Amino acid sequence: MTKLFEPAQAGDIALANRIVMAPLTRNRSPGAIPNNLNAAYYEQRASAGLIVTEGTPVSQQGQGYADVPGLYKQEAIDGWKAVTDSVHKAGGKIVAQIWHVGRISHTSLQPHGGQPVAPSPIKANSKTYIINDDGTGSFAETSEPREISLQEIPVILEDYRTGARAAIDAGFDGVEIHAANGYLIDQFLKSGTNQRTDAYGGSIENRARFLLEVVDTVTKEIGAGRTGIRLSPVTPANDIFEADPQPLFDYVASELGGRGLAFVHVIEGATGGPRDFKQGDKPFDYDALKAAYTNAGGKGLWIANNGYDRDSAIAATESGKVDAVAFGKAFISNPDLVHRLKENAALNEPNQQTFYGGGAEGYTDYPALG
Ligand SMILES: C=C(C(=O)O)c1ccccc1
Repeated sequence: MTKLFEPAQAGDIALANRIVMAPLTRNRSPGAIPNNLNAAYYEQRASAGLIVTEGTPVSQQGQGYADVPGLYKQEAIDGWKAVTDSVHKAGGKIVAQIWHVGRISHTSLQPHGGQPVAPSPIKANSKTYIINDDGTGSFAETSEPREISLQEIPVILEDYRTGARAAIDAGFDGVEIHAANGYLIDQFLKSGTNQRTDAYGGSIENRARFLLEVVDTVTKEIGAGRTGIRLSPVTPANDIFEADPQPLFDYVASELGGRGLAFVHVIEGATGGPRDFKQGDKPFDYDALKAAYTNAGGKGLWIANNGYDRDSAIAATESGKVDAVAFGKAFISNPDLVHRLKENAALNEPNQQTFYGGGAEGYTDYPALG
């Protein structure tokens, strides 16, 4: 059998195949509460070897977009329980992507209308999605952030711990720590957003400190075998920049290697953009990144993402370069993507007009093959 369609083990989580549904923000959970439409959407895609949910904030402070589902209200945990029950009844596996947006937020979404928080008070040249007073949704510039104090870091770590616990209580098979795409953890990692002069800024070790403290907090709470992480070494998403990503991420990978994680999920290139995108003066070496991880004892499933198609996914898994491949947009418009890839069948094209916000149209109405 082609390796892409073979089972795999990601820590404590057994996958029926190596086709992963990548996290996809869809803005269809008003009030940050998952609903029955969300349950139907994820159930339709349960044949994925593993579903990673859309980004799910661990606190209101970590909420950066309107109508994304959270994990910090009991009503949300109850809503997620319906999702995980539906996916499990359909034979699927699903982890929650636990998320704190840092500076990629808007005062209207923050507790008491306050400023978003970040490692350093540097405003992003980015936009977010808010609900206006008249109830309409629109994109707005992200607000000016304030710097997180040293005293606040343990509070945010506690939010990750309670979020990870809530995910398990909601029936998820585990969590993926969102450390990618210019959000809070990525903001600590990268030189363009972290100009701190304390133990969380400056050297590579200091800039990676917060990431590793989140990993250690989550794995202590729910177990390393149910914990994965998503990284994006060179993406420019959300105005994030790192002048020299290779040594930074090789260090992160080597530190993760000794922590027994279930999986490492890597966005190759620019998120949703060119795979050969680079920051700094050299192309990023993803094989070196994986070697840094495995040389340090890393045995978690290595999931690659961004711009893969059937042929490149088969080639990458057959060669052993990666263990599994995550698909994003293809899962939006093909609930039965695994079947279509197995049969080499035609794929539905997604309608970008209905990616964010709205209801069933462009969400649960894409047809599966007969
Ligand atoms: C969670 C997201 C990410 O990781 O980029 C996201 C957020 C809003 C729109 C698209 C994607």
